Amino acid sequence: MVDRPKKPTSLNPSARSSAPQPTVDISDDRVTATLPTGESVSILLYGATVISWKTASGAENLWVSEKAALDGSKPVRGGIPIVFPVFGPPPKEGPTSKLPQHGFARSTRWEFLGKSSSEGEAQGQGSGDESVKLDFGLYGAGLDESVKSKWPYEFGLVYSVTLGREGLMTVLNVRNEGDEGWEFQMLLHTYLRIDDISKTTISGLGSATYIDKVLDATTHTQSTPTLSITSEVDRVYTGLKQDTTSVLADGKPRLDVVRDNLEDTVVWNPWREKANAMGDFAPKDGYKQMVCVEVGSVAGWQRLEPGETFEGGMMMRSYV
Ligand SMILES: O=P(O)(O)OC[C@H]1O[C@H](O)[C@H](O)[C@@H](O)[C@@H]1O
Repeated sequence: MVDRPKKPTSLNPSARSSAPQPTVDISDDRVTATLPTGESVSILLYGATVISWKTASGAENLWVSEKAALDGSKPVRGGIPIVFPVFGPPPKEGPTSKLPQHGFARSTRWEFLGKSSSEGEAQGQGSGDESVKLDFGLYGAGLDESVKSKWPYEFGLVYSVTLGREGLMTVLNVRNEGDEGWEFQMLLHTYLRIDDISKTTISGLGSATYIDKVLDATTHTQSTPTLSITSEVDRVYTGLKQDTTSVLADGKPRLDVVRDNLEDTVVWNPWREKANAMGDFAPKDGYKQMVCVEVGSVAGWQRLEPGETFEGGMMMRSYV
């Protein structure tokens, strides 16, 4: 009797089967990944908006309004909406002038491109450094005609969200897929959850210059090493040298936001009146539990010639 060929097995089958794997749950409107150690991330396909990022302790790091629309009817008030290809109200003239505030990426459904895992997990080492990367794509062809007519360029966006034990990494890759050059701005509009704004300070912006959108839209220099928020704040810090902006609670680290290939950071808290004026902002005193630290390239414009790509993003660390 001839021996049957054995089924192929992995190089280290026992380790592979015993090592707990990250789980990825894909539903109609969102993708949720959970590490064996308990960290999790959830991303809505609408806007590829990260709407939850929890650490192993179960602590939520992102603020999402109780009245945020999660059904695709409007951009999510909270989490990490993606701003592209224009930041803020569009300029009166020029290629982005017909677009809505913050562009169309946050109000378009993206495609889930798939997941990949870190080396440690793939080799079944069970080393505890597992991470899972989720990729989302948005292409010119995927836009509604109404949006396309307002910004008719060929582009490809790939947004990668990597959940690891050490934090959450989010990176946007922008590619010009057409035959003419175009310009864009981008920003990750991150709503961070904090316990109490009166005990919160932000460091890493000392001596930096910023445009104060609340005051007079002119340029100022941050004179103190840390920023406390006691009223409405809407500042665009530009050309930052240091990579890390830290959110401190009672002087102790709560969250770090580390920029990657991006020079600008917006700090925003709407405070009482503006929060009140936003129909999808709840609870109304929720401004005490959030602060936006938004990494991006928004002070000027990034230009891409045909075939060129730009990549920028952030790594966030949580201390709870
Ligand atoms: O209400 P949205 O369109 O989501 O914009 C919310 C906020 O985004 C950024 O932080 C801008 O700097 C603010 O000026 C703006 O108010």
